[in-house]
Amino acid sequence: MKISVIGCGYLGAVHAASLASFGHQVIGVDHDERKIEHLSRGFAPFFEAGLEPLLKAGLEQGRLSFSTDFAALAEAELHFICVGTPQSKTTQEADLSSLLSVVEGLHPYLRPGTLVVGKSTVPVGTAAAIAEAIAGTGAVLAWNPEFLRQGSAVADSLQPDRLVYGIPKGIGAGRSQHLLDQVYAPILAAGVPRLVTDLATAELTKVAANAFLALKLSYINAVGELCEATGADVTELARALGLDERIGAKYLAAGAGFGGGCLPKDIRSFRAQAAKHGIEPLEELMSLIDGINADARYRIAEAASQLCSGTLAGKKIAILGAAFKPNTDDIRDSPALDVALQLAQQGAEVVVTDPQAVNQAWLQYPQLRFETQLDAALQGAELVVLMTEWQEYRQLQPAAVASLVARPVLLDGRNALDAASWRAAGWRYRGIGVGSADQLTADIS
Ligand SMILES: NC(=O)C1=CN([C@@H]2O[C@H](COP(=O)(O)OP(=O)(O)OC[C@H]3O[C@@H](n4cnc5c(N)ncnc54)[C@H](O)[C@@H]3O)[C@@H](O)[C@H]2O)C=CC1
Ligand SMILES: O=C(O)[C@H]1O[C@H](OP(=O)(O)OP(=O)(O)OC[C@H]2O[C@@H](n3ccc(=O)[nH]c3=O)[C@H](O)[C@@H]2O)[C@H](O)[C@@H](O)[C@@H]1O
Repeated sequence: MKISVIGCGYLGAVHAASLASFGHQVIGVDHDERKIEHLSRGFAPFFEAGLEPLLKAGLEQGRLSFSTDFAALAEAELHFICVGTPQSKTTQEADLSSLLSVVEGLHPYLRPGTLVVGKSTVPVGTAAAIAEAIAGTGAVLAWNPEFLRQGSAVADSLQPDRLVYGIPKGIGAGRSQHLLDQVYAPILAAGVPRLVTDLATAELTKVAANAFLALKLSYINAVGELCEATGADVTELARALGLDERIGAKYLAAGAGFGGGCLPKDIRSFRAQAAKHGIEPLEELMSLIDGINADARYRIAEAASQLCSGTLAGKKIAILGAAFKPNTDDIRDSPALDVALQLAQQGAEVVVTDPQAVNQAWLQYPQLRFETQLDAALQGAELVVLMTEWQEYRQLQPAAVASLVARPVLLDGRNALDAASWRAAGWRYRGIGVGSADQLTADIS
């Protein structure tokens, strides 16, 4: 099938390459020339494991191409829209300007039989409005939200947990479903569940899923605060909770909380949608989740201050991690950089390092100091704060790190390291949501 993918960012680039691997003829379109230039040469414009081989295979087999020109998608019978829907700069709502401009740009290429499929995350009602806007062309709209995670985007895209098709009832519904089934034939053949809903349900399924993950994370962080105050251990508690199949073990890692280009903006958009429709309990719940998440970052900054005898001024602090989570170079709403800024604003001499995200982070936060080399960042540190649990940080040898720092004091913002072995090597170790007499009086002089 001839398919276009409009918007080749973290979602669209992976989606385009995955569709090409299914045997479709795919054209990726984006207005960002640098991105298209990279993608056209088989290079991922961002760090995502497994994407480059998929891109290169698609390009070599002649199934994948990229362009900045909408005219290049004229031949496609199906268009996926994957542009960003970030939080508005002035409100909690999603900014739909890119989406609407793409719909306008697509208009001349729409004809009877064309299927337009939204993948971007949108407020409920957006799809119905777009369906109406394109109805005159004879093209039909469906909404097919995406659930992939950055860092495992290729695997999530090729083997998703489920497919959701939002398809309006009426003329063309059967054909829309049939076309989407053709697009995803290899996934369906593998037995992945496919749910067909109306447009509103598909839109809401996506944001409700992200909000549920955010809820779980803020819940465990709020419980972690009580653990810390009472001498309990949130990591042991989470392990015990997770063994209950009704709860499940995932998204229960307490610590710095959630960041990224999706969860934070989606709970805010969900909050705005609830407010618009007068659903106060949902509005309040989203507000609470957001507040707990902000507190999680603040609590780390506070713990850092305690570990530096209550004053951060002039203290050399090494922050391990800049990306919002491991295995990505994405720094959108990164807890690591938020904490780094808080510490720097209180006078600390902060040095941030990350295996992949230093360049992006430096461009956005020129006021912070960055080191690409871990050893250089650790050199002379009076406090080490782990903020993004990259595998290479998980594997650090406490004794080797101790030989670089000025004082062996570690704040593990992700509860990712083995406290016992760090303590055994002479480190003062502090986790998050893990109370103990040692930690409650963890000041150093
Ligand atoms: N990042 C992720 O893991 C996932 C993202 N989503 C949703 O997918 C959407 C896209 O997210 P990301 O890929 O993270 O954003 P992104 O910012 O990485 O990518 C968006 C792309 O759209 C392009 N674009 C914007 N306006 C355009 C226009 N008028 N014409 C052509 N290209 C245009 C941008 O240049 C950019 O490359 C959002 O709604 C997000 O919530 C959904 C699931 C996963
Ligand atoms: O809509 C989206 O874009 C995507 O948003 C999230 O994916 P992603 O933002 O890539 O990252 P996650 O792996 O969900 O992690 C989000 C944040 O939660 C944090 N987290 C995650 C798990 C955990 O136990 N503890 C925790 O603090 C991570 O560090 C990260 O900052 C969802 O997991 C995807 O299903 C969804 O498609």
